[in-house]
Amino acid sequence: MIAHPGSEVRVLIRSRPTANFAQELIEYLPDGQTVSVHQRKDSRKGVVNNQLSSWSFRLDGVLHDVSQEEVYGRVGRGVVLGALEGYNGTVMCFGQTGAGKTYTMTGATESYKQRGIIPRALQEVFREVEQRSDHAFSVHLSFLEIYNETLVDLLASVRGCPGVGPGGMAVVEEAGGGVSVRGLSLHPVHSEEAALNLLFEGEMNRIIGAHALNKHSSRSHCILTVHIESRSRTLSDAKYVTSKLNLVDLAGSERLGKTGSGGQVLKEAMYINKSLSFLEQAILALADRRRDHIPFRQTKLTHALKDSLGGNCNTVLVANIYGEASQIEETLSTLRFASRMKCVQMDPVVNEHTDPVLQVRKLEKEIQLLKQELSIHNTLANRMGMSYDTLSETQVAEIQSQVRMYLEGSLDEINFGICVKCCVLNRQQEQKVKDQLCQNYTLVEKAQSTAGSTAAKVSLCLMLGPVATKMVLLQTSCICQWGICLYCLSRRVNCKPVLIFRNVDLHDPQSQEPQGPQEPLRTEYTHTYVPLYNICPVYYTCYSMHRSNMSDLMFLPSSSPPPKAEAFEDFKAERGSEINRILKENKVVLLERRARLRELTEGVNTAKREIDSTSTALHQWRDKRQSQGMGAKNLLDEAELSLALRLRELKTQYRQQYEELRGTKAEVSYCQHLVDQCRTRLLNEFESWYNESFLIPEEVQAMLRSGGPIRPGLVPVYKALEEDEQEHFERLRYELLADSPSAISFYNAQNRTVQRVSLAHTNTLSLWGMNV
Ligand SMILES: Nc1ncnc2c1ncn2[C@@H]1O[C@H](COP(=O)(O)OP(=O)(O)OP(=O)(O)O)[C@@H](O)[C@H]1O
Repeated sequence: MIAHPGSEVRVLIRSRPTANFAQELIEYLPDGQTVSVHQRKDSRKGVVNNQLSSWSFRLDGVLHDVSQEEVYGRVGRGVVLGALEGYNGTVMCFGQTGAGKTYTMTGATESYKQRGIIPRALQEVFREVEQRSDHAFSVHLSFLEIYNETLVDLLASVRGCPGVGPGGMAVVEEAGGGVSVRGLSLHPVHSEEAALNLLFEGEMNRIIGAHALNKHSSRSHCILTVHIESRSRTLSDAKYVTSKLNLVDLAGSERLGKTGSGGQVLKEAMYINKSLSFLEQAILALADRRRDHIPFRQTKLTHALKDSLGGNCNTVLVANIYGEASQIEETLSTLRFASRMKCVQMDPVVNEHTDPVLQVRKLEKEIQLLKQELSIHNTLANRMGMSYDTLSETQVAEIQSQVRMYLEGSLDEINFGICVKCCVLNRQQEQKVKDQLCQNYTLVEKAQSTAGSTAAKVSLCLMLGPVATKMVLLQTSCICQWGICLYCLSRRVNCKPVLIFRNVDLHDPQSQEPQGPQEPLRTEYTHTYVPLYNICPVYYTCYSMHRSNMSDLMFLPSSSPPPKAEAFEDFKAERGSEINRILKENKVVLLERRARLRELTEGVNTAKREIDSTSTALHQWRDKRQSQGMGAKNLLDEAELSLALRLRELKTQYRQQYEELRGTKAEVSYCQHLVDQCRTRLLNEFESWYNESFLIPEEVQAMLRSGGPIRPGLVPVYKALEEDEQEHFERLRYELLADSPSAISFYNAQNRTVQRVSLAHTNTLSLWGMNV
């Protein structure tokens, strides 16, 4: 929902669930929008009659006992959709410490169901990006932390991050009233999973402290910003829109006495309270329409939020409260802030820009067209002696000769002036290419193909490069059953490939030209197969060409998609090499730890047996002494002493070994966990790579089914991987997850975070000289 210009900031209350909810003091009215608060007059302030004071706050909604999903639906969705349309948006949580701000914004990172507004927003952004194929989106993320008045880049630890320049980080004003943070890294993201990775990475870097009201209290303000740029693919327009979606988790205000803070935590609390009180002042000024100066620059927080609080922004505030009687003063103060925020006006407008390069290109095209039109007018006005009548035989012959020379390569450009009978020419060119192709290859029009035969279903909609070189390209490139490998193509012919499809737009994978309505081609030149089946009825594969290094064009037998087992080997060697390497390393560590565990178990068992036998021997000796009345009752003889000492020594050994055994067991299960995660990851990436590269549409599958016994997709991956029990379990878990595909990115990103932590952990152990 996008706010109308002049409407106020939306404010909703969310209360943290508690068994001690102060029903007599806090009342949610049935309209779902009003909260009444009653407070006993404080006897310490001289009033002793125990009277109640009451306040009523009417806001935009009360979120009491509601799921994370509903919170996202009522708070975040509208702002996110607005951002995709080009409106700036801000979702911000405010409230006392421990009231549930982080839970609302980020949620529980270990549970998909309890994920908060930020992961849901990222999911929605990429879901929409995928669906709105008529627009090309570019999405970047930045993650800023403000800790004790210092700006911190939470994503500075990400690989390849440029790092902060010499001037350090600073909030800077931009032309047009916006602000940005100099030195804050901006990360391009192409998928939900990549975005979640960054979120989890940043969350791990946040500064968290513990105090009496919250064991995991965020000691800083955090702003995750999603920068979105969108350009229409259908309109060759120089216009594009941008937006910033700010997701803000403020540190909690706290009464120092209550949190029992001291030392560093006290210092942090003072900074937090100070910046929040400046935020209140800024909000007060914004809410007062007569004020023309807003004190944004008083703290880093207000300065960084300058363009996110009302104004050209779709802003929603969640006021988090903790409804226990002991927190009533903080609840009141949060509600007062919320109702002030509600008076702040918004004026959101779409951030539209014009791309100067495209604009120039567009104008050049227009000039070209105008020139051509002029030429027609000149001709019509008999100013140039040109004719646009039906072409004479000589003219047609001239054109045909140019086309022939062009195809042979002896002419670089065909110059027919303006679009003379271009349809005829196209058909002639097409026929020409077709004829030449037919000399070398069997070309079967799609309609004429018989079931079971997938060879060469070419309807000549595929051409490569400029027409003059296309024959060469066709003969040397990897055009195969499943697609074209752009990598091989560009390597072999040493030129930029251009694909031309009949009935679809011209598509140059390296340019920003608008693309056709079909699936966009990939420009990643590392054995990337471009699926063509969505675009035209050409089905080839170059898979076996890679394997046999054949250089000539060859059509493969009909049922030759790569078996999964083979493809998996290739995948492990190339695209999946990194994760495979980590998997192998983790397996080595796991094996070592398991071996050590076996040794220790044997040691512990032996020690136990020895303890038992020594203890029995000792008892027997004592019994014997007693029965024979040997020696003084409280004195040990030499044999008994030696047995007792041995027993003590064995018990000490046993305890030590048992401790080590326990530690090693924990390590084994941790390593096992890592191995499982890597394996899942490897399988998952392989599956999507395989599907992307080789998956074939229904109609072709039907044709293949009538062929031989091996079919793509029918070789279970676990066979290819010689699945053991653990793997089988993991696969089943994964299949279950597949029922809720939207959770996969979340868990993948989470796994990756765990993996990073574990790698750091392993490195630390190695530093300590441990053989892990
Ligand atoms: N709606 C809720 N449902 C379940 N648990 C919640 C909810 N709100 C908060 N909690 C729990 O309350 C605790 C405190 O919440 P959280 O850390 O989000 O508070 P906070 O306002 O961010 O605190 P601080 O400002 O100190 O960081 C957490 O353990 C969180 O899981």
